[in-house]
Amino acid sequence: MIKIAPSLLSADFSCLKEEVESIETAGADWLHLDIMDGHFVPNITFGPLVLKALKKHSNLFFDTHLMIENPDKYIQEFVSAGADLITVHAETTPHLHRTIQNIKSLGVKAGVSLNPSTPLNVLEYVIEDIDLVLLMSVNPGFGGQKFIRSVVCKINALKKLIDEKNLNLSIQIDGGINKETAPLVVEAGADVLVAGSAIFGHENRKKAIDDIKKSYA
Ligand SMILES: O=C(CO)[C@@H](O)[C@H](O)COP(=O)(O)O
Ligand SMILES: [Co+2]
Repeated sequence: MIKIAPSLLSADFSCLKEEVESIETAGADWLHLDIMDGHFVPNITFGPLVLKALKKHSNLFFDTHLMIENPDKYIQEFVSAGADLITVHAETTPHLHRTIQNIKSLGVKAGVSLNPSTPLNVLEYVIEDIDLVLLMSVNPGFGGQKFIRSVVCKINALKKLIDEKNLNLSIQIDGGINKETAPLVVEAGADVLVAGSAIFGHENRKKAIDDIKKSYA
């Protein structure tokens, strides 16, 4: 089953509660929450207080994508606020193994994200400890960017590795996903698709989600 995770980054920030409700009733599987600090990425979004406020109004799985330096400092706060999965960028932590253990010790799922230019081999000694790999298909920081096609080969290679090791691990793709690019990444082995502008950019969220689902069916 392929999961669709709309990214709140492209929502109308003046009415976040209604925006989350709109994608929940439209059939979204997860809610993707982009946390940006203005240091690791050149943009600033929101923090745990926003998660906490939205969690009261949603039953969606809170998929929390941390694009922040020194993630260990904030993991506990995001878990307390309602994160169900915490994904950290391998580029932001010198002690990736420790960071993963920190996330798991708090009882939530752990993911590792890689920028488009970061090779898969940084996962070699942690891949058996995580629940999800997030491959960025844009350079992180903004919604509405163009899909970077070289990620398709990267997905194929990661899928091969997962099958060889017989691991139960999700492959999430984030950036430039729409009804044209979704079939390419699903065909390569992705099973969680993040889509911001392709869903929140449309008035009819149900049609936007259905169009993506139909594109790879
Ligand atoms: O993490 C990020 C960007 O850094 C994403 O989650 C974007 O929010 C995806 O937006 P679209 O490319 O789908 O518009
Ligand atoms: Co994201």
